[in-house]
Amino acid sequence: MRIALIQLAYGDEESLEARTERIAELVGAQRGHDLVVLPELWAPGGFSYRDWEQRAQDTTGAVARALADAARAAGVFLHGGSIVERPASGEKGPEGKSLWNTSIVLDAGGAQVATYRKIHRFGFAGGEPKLMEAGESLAFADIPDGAGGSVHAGLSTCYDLRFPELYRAQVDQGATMFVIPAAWPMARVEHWSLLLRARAIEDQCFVVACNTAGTHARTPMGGHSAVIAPTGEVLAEAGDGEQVLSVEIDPAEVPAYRSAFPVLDDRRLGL
Ligand SMILES: O=C(O)CCC(=O)C(=O)O
Repeated sequence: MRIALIQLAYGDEESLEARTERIAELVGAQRGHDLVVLPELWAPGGFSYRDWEQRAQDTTGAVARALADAARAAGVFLHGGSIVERPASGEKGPEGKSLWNTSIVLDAGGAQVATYRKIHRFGFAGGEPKLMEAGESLAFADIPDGAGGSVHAGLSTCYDLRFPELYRAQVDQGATMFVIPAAWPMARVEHWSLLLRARAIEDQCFVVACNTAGTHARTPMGGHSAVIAPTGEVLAEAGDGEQVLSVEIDPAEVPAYRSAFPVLDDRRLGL
C-alpha cells in the first residue's frame, strides 16, 4: 500500500484560492499512491482564528469540491485534511455554535466516503472551544490497500492525539491504522513525535500523521509528519519544511505483529 503525506507549508500572505490551487497540483502529482493525506485546516489556516468565520464552508463547498476534483483527477483515495465547517443546513451544536473542525475523506472517484468532526478542541478557554463545537462520534474510513483488500482506519485530528482512550475505542472497533492530520506547532513538536510512536506501539496500529509546515498567524508549525509501523518503527519522517513523504507499507503487518506479540489480549478491562 503506497501512501503520500503532503506536509504543506503556508503563510498568511497566501490567499485561500491560491492555496487550494496549489493543493490540487500537489495531489495531482501523487498518482499511483493508494492514499494521499493533507494536513488539518490547510485552507482556513490552523491558527488563523480570526479568519475562520469568514472562511467556513459546508462539506459540499468550494474546498470540498476542489478536493473531490483533485482525488478524481489523480485517481487517489484522499484524506483532504479538515475544513472549518459551517453546515448549509444551519445546524447548531449543543453550545449554540455553528462551526466544527471537520475532516473530509474521498475515494478515488471523488465521492465523499467519511467526515470526522474533531472531538477534542484545542485552545482551552480560547481557540477552538471558543469558536467551535466538539464532534461527538468516532469515524472510520475503509481505505483500499492496492492489493484488493482494505484497511479500516480510525480518523482523528491533531490535539486528539493527546487522548489515548480515543484510539483504544477505535481499536475496539477494528482499526488497524490511525490517520491524523494536524497543525501542530513547532513549540511542542517533540510531544507530537513521541505521542505518534506511543499510539502506534500501544495499539499495534499503523500511524499515518500529516502535519503542517511554515509559519502562519505568528505560529511556527512543527512539520515532522510521519508514518509509523505497529512495532513503533518510524518508516518515514519529514523535516521542518514543505515536503511530500512517500512510503510503502504492508497492512498484513498488523495482524502478524498482534499475533506474534499479543499485548492487547492482556488488557484488564473493568478495573
Ligand atoms: O496539543 C498540542 O500541543 C497542539 C494541538 C493543536 O495545535 C491543535 O489541535 O490544533
